[in-house]
Amino acid sequence: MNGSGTSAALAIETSGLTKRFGRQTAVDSLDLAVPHGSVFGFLGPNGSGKTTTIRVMLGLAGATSGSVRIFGQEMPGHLRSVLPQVGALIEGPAFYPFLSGASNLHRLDTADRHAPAATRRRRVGEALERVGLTHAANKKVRAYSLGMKQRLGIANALLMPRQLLVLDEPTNGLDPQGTREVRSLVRSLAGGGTTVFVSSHLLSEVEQICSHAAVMRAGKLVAQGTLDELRRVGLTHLSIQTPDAEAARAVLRRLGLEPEGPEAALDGQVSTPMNRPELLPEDIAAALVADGVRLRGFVVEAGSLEDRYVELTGEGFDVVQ
Ligand SMILES: Nc1ncnc2c1ncn2[C@@H]1O[C@H](COP(=O)(O)OP(=O)(O)OP(=O)(O)O)[C@@H](O)[C@H]1O
Repeated sequence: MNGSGTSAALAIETSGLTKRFGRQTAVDSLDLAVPHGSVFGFLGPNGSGKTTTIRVMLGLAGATSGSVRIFGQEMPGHLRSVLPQVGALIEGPAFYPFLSGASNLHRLDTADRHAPAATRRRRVGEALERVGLTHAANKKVRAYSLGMKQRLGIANALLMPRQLLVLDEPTNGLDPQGTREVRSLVRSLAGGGTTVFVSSHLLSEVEQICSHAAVMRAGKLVAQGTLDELRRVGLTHLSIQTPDAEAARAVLRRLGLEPEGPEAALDGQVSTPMNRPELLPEDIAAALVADGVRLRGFVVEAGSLEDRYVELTGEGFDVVQ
């Protein structure tokens, strides 16, 4: 995982990352691999260690052990060169309520020593436009809805060009309208090669906006990959109807699958869990046919991502919204 070839393809990589608070292990030997250009959902129930991981990744808290690389650079050693490429929204932005959205962004931009003053006005205008707040640019922030404040927080993260955006629960506490606004904004940020790392306790949210996800449970990573990979592993099931059941079982075993024995199936039926995500149904069908297995039926039943998460996290997931 730490070879330079692999790191170059990853925006974020953690290796054995561990964070303890006294005797409590909040993050336990975490190996995250976030590909460049992905919208990566960091999913897990409340208290599973997401915020702590993000704080350690961005150098806001120290790791107990393990390492973090952002764009292949070891953190926190390279914080100064890496952070200007990273926009972050953590634990709700703090704005002056009596200033307008635009004035708040001006103030925050002034505090960023990498941000050129000459382009400030243009960049503030563009960031507000990007999050759909141009019409409210001169309104005082105390008149903003929660969703508007959250979008202003994202605009703040976008004041400078960013290769990576890290958003911690950006829809937390928003009403349905604000939630929709922020979700569609997050989706639109992913263009142009920017990697978006977004934490959420809502599975449905991750399904709507992400290309990849990692699932946390009590500080440990229990799965990660593309959403398709996560759907495929484990719960997907293949049922075949064939007069050549014994030969079919032999082919499946050769492919590394574990077909249920004849006693578990009806005559002429072979079924197997599809627990090798890299093995596609079309390849299995081709292998069966190549070995002379005559197929009458071939059915792949995909488990839902929701089933998968309940299985992985061992608890009912908050799936509504
Ligand atoms: N500063 C701290 N001191 C002691 N314990 C902490 C501290 N920060 C976090 N924890 C504990 O670490 C665990 C993980 O918390 P964390 O906030 O990272 O989870 P989370 O997945 O982000 O959950 P949430 O969505 O509720 O923020 C929790 O049990 C929490 O109580």
